[in-house]
Amino acid sequence: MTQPTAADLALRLPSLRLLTDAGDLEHYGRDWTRRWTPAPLAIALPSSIEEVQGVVRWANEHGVAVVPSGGRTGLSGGAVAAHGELVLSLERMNRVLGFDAVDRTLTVQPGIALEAVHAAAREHDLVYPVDFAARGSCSIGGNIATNAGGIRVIRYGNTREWIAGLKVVAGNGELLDLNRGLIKNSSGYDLRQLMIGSEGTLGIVVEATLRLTDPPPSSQVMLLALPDMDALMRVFALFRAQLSLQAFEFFTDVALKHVLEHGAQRALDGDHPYYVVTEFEAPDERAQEAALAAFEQGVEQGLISDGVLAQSDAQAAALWRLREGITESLAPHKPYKNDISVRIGAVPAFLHEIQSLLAREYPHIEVVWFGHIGDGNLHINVLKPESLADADFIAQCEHVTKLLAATLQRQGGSISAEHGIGLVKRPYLESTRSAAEIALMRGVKGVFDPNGILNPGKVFP
Ligand SMILES: O=C(O)CC[C@@H](O)C(=O)O
Ligand SMILES: [Zn+2]
Repeated sequence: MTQPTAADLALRLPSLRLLTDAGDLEHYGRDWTRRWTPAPLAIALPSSIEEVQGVVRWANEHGVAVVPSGGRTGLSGGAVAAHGELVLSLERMNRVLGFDAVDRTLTVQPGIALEAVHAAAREHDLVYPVDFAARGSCSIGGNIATNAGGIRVIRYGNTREWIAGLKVVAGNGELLDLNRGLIKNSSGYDLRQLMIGSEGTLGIVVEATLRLTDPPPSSQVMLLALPDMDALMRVFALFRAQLSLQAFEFFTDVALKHVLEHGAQRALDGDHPYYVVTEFEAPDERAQEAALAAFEQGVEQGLISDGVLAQSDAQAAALWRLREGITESLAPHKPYKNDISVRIGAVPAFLHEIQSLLAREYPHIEVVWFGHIGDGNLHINVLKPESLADADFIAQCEHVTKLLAATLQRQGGSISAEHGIGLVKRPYLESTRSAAEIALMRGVKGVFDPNGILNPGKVFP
């Protein structure tokens, strides 16, 4: 049998937009990981659910692998097409389809950017509360595919909590309408939740109904400098007991150095090993006094060395930039990324164990720590020394990740907290999920995608 081509697909679906230029293949064939050379067959840009179904049916008939694609801001290679796959980009399906004031839901197409969802919710004096730095370029379909977390999980949970309904095209081209916006639906397996976080391996999200909520009371943003690692979770406990936290994010002096070199403004004098950006609800004087009291207690107990409370929206944004600018500031150093989690209660011991492991394994390599520490989620970025070849660097990092995975397994943690497994974490899935779980996951994959055409090679070891 001859290999199917983009021209065959164009014959089948004449109105489908298809791209095959080298520049497009490269652009749509990769995400924010830069490890794989993009090599897709073609890029399909459907404009309707029917076109998505048409593409999936054609792919089934011809055994063509399909890589669903959103904003491609992923960090685990979930949207990489490096083996002649057909990329199915949802970027043209990017509209708001409706708002329901009674149900307080917003129905959107999958290619809409997270930031546009935020804006659409605000038009109705409500909020869609999932938020993170890639908001301007990531798409809601990708957020759903990875169950994206971000900076407000501590208050609002992951994407999973905010999906009231999903329309999904399964691997055989069939359209599934899952949960239909219901709050209460105790009628069997919740296939909507199964789709969330499935990284395009079970179905393609073609429409999502999002739950919205009331805007939070006005908040304040504080930057704290801490003298040592042990202070981190103690300050977290202190603040959480007294304040209504919206975010509690940490980073190290090394992260700060990079973000300042990248153009962010210094907010505190002196050198401190650890920093926290925290946002908390402060609608009235009492709440503001509680925040200052918590801060003073931290200082008295020797847990906080310095701090600054933002005095304006612009200053709050500048403090947030110190945290949110980290990923971009590290990108030129070709970072190898770990995105790991343990239970909040296990964080202090875990941090010590990880610190000695990384110091031992990367004695001459710069390692940057930051993340959503209030959720037990740590981002580790290992920066490639210029003198080291790409392949040697990755091999070294993969060796260390194996050790990290063993530690996580002992601690009952996860090798992917919020970025997904994709290609990058595939070899370590067994450290987080049991053999029995993985076998069931493979079984589920076979049910939704009998010919294995949806994002093959992703997730499973
Ligand atoms: O670059 C990373 O490792 C983390 C990216 C993102 O999850 C963040 O929390 O800023
Ligand atoms: Zn993160």
